[in-house]
Amino acid sequence: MGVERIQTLAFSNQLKELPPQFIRPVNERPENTKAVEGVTVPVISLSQPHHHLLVREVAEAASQWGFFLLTNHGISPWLFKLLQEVGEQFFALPQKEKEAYANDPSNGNFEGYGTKMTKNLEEKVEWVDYFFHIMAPSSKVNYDKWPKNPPSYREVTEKYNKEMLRLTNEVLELLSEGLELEKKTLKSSLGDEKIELEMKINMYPPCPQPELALGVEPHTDMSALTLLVSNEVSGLQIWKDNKWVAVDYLQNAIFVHIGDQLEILSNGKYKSVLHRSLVNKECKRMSWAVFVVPPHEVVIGPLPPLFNDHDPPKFSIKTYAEYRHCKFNKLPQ
Ligand SMILES: O=C(O)CCC(=O)C(=O)O
Ligand SMILES: [Fe+2]
Repeated sequence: MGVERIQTLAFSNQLKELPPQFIRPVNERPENTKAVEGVTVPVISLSQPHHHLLVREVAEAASQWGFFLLTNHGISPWLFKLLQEVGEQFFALPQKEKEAYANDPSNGNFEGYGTKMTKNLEEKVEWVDYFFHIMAPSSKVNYDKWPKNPPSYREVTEKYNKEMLRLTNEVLELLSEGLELEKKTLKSSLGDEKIELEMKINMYPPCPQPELALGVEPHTDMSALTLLVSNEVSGLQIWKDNKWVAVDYLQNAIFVHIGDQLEILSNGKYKSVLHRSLVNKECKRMSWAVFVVPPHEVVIGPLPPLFNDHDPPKFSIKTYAEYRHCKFNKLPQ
């Protein structure tokens, strides 16, 4: 049997009520866990002329928030527009055409078109469909898994991939310097040129009762970094000082999340940010998350300069494959 897609459900006979599998327990519902007012997330401009100030801003945001918005990063607004267009065009294809890309997460491979399924009745379903594929390195790319329609999907996404590689280098250098490490340290600890970039397009259709549902439930990303852009609809919230903080849409800004692998390498000096996304009654929200991850065989643990007798290692050492296995299966790390 096929998977029930959120997009199909959302548009079937003008759904008025949220089906029970999407209704969150009372203590998780957005209506009972509202974001605080008046708190704004850090915005960092890459055109800051004083390098040492830029390093400090990045390091402070990464350690206090695990999150920041990046502006003046050199990516053309046109490229964001094209990326958005090809993603929207894919999701607007007839359902049958999209199903040809249906993924099979049961073997640990998420590439393709997907909707998360639940393992038991208590577990709730997220109000989101996605498309996931590897973008880099080229040796790991399987173009058969990429949308062939619209035909420009590949060209646009390859352009975006180049920009993401450039920005990954730049941000990892700043983050290394912020830990008083040599510039190349974090990148080389993550596999250097073997670092992988994964694209996940999240598609959140309008939801009849958004106050009871979640688009993506609270989680930290298992990546090292996540570089995300969205359409003009806000919805992302991050956890800071025991409260949810809403991240307002900022045109052409890139949302940078510190993920688990950087928290481990930095021995907890940088924080992997807990975040969730909300959905919307009238508007469709889409986001494009690029996960920067080490290849499976790379061993990740706190970097030796960052622990000592007084400040011992806070995390165990394991390969990224092992880490991933534990996280997927909710096993202790
Ligand atoms: O859509 C968003 O803003 C967040 C998505 C997200 O957290 C994820 O895909 O890991
Ligand atoms: Fe995430």
